[in-house]
Amino acid sequence: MAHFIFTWENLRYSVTERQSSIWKQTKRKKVIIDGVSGSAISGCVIAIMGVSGSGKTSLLTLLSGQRKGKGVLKINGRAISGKMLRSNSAFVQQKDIFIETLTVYEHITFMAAMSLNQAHSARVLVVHKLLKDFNIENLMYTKIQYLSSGEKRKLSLASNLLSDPCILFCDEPTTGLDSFSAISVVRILETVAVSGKIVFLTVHQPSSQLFESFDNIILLSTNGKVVFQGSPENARAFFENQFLYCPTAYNPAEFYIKNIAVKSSSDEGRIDHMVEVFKEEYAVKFNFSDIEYDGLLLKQRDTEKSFVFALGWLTWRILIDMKRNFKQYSVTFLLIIITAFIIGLTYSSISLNEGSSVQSIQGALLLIVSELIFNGMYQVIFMFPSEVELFIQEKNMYSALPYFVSKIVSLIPFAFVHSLGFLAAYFICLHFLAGVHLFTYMYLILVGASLGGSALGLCLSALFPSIEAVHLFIVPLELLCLLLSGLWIKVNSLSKFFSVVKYLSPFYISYESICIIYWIKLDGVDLCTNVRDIACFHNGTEVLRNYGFTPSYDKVYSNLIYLMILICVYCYIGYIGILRKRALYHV
Ligand SMILES: Nc1ncnc2c1ncn2[C@@H]1O[C@H](COP(=O)(O)OP(=O)(O)OP(=O)(O)O)[C@@H](O)[C@H]1O
Repeated sequence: MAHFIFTWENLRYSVTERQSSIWKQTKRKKVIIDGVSGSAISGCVIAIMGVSGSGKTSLLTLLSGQRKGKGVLKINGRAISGKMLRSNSAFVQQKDIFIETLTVYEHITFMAAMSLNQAHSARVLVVHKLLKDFNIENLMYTKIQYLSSGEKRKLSLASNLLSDPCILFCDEPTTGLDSFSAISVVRILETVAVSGKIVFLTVHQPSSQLFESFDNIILLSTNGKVVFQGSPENARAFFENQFLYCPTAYNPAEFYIKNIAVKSSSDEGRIDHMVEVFKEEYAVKFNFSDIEYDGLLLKQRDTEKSFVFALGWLTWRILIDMKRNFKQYSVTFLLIIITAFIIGLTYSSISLNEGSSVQSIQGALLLIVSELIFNGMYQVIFMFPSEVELFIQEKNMYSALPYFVSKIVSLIPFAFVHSLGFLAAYFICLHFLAGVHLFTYMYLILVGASLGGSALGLCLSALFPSIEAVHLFIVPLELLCLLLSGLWIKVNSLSKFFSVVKYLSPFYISYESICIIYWIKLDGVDLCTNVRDIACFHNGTEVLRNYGFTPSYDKVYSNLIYLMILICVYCYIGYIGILRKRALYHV
């Protein structure tokens, strides 16, 4: 087993905070980690402790190369880049994000496929060994949603160890667990360390038993400085040297953390003094010549899989999730049908025999288009943000393109099924809709409209930082789209600006197309009743011209082509958006 030493020198991390009053804005530099140095040797578990807000997570992210700060990270005395470190380590986040409908075995099989460059049979062996090592073999066929917090934590650790990292970073792996589960998780981490790895973890007030089990602790003061690093026994000696005696039967972790928390300005001087004493007297200097560390080969890991391989596995995972969520999708479909019947029954008395019915028919046609666009759009806006979290967590496994393509592919069946259900209900209720030809054309247009809505939803969710921000933007956007759909106002008669804006959403194009398909066939139908105050139309072409639409099939074809281009543009913007989210993300 190769020994190795991980050192960090003078790590610093600060952020610039903006403070603004009504009149001016001032910038303030906030130091979060202040000149932290230390070392760790393979085989040990190092716990980072400190009061809440002392910078434990920040230090962990700096040590793991997940966040960029100042300072140098070294393995075996040689500086290592953040990218190289990320390739040779794993970061287990505090929050376990899974696709909860998957079973433990399905999840870990997916992770193994994405993390290992081995044949399927070899991967199966690795998966079984890990499940056994983590004592979760009996949960293989249990869905993740039914696992306890401790079991989820174990699964998360097991998944992160698949790639055989030499350093494991765990952010608060024991938080939210009872003391028994916390100890069992730490025991597992000890086993991992003993196999020749370094395990870093952040921890909030561990029990005495847990505290004594750590090989090494790092105590962080409130101002982001290291007050102590070393074994729990040395910590006692260090604090006693400062005349701080931990009473018997008192949790030492609690005692140390309490004594390094800044509560008043007098504490600051006392703690700074402890930091200096630690630096001068206690800081362990490793003699690299004493340790044989040449055996460690750092991997220039090719973490990302090929497009086709990743697309296949991502689609497999989505399909399983869709299958397990079948009930939920059925309810959504049922609600769509009920909505269609409610609208359809409202318009059921309308018949195509007079001018006054034109407005009602136009209303019914706009409702079907807008319902399907909104349905596609909201379906994505509600689901996508939580899925993006998982996509970001798995950032080292696959590139953004296969993820995005698998997501789009998974939306296509919904567009077909929802449009079919809605249109069928409409045809059952409405007397003025009839014929296979009309049904087929309308169906194609509605599938396009629904896909347009989904693509717009993807684009908005990827561009905005949160669902709340999307909602703020979407209200005026919906209003503008509906206003320029062509029903309420003759858009061609408006200024040039609006003639362009109407083409930025799928509403106008889909609505115009569906109206052309409906009215163009009715050229022989005279809707003119010569009744005063009721519009007089001698044929469908006149109706179309009245709404500013072009009465030709060519227009429908060009609209459909344009709709496809618009969908591609939305998807492209959405793709850039998720790339940006992934790049900006910090643990
Ligand atoms: N991007 C940022 N902008 C401003 N302040 C930040 C930023 N990131 C971290 N901080 C601040 O830095 C300090 C340390 O945060 P960090 O999350 O590392 O602490 P922690 O010890 O892990 O806290 P906890 O135990 O509560 O999780 C906190 O005061 C936090 O508010």
